[in-house]
Amino acid sequence: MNKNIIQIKGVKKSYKDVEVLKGVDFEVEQGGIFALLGSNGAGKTTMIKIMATLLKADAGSIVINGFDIEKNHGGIRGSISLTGQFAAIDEILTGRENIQMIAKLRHLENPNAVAEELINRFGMSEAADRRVGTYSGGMKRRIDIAMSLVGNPKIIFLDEPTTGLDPEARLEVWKIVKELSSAGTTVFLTTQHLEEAEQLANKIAILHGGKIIALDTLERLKKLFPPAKIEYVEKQPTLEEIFLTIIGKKGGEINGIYK
Ligand SMILES: Nc1ncnc2c1ncn2[C@@H]1O[C@H](COP(=O)(O)OP(=O)(O)OP(=O)(O)O)[C@@H](O)[C@H]1O
Repeated sequence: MNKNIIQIKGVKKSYKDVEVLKGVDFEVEQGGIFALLGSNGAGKTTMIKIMATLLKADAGSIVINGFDIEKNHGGIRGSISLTGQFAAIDEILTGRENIQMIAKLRHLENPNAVAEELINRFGMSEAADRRVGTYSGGMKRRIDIAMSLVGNPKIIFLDEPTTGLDPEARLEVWKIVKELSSAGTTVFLTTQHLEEAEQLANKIAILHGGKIIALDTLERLKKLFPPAKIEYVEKQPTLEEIFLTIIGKKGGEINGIYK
């Protein structure tokens, strides 16, 4: 079994008198894709911000990549990167310049080479020298994820990575996430989309009422529910069926008018 790269115990957080996290416990294995599921306002972003050292928990213990958050903020910051719901990209710069900027901020030796490597890895050579303002939503998310890989963090936090993307761009992000995990990066993502967790995650945690109420593989979570039962429902005709009936290719009848 892989070691647990994230260990969270008894984490609590309130905003004024609203208690959002009421004792959150979970562990994340190194190298996998872990999905934190929860409805709007469940506290997913709060949990990510706490782990990323952007917000302080009121109680609990947090150990990431062997560093205790109370004793070594810097160690945790050097091990992670965070990509938020709203891409932190400078739209006036090109994709390449955005990556170079992050490499400079992280004091890497050769920002140009770092950018070149990531642009190739993400298949963005054609768009790299265009302003990000001209990119589609999917391309922006792609460059955003590329930026978060500058400096090779061990863990990447993706907060609702496909929110606001069209289905094609969503598939593209899913592919990138799978590739990251195959290359050994631990991916921690939050999502409201069950399908997203189903597609990507090897461990799924459900945050509800301020606590983790379930944490398991998809297969085992499915077993918690009764076996699927067959239900008979009145079916409305699809547009295709209506169309085929009207043009006489199907012997159906709609409201007794068309045969
Ligand atoms: N700075 C803040 N001050 C007061 N309340 C806050 C603050 N940040 C978040 N909250 C509240 O805490 C709760 C949890 O918010 P959070 O953003 O962590 O949820 P979430 O699960 O990420 O939701 P979403 O899926 O909508 O992003 C919400 O009710 C939110 O309104």
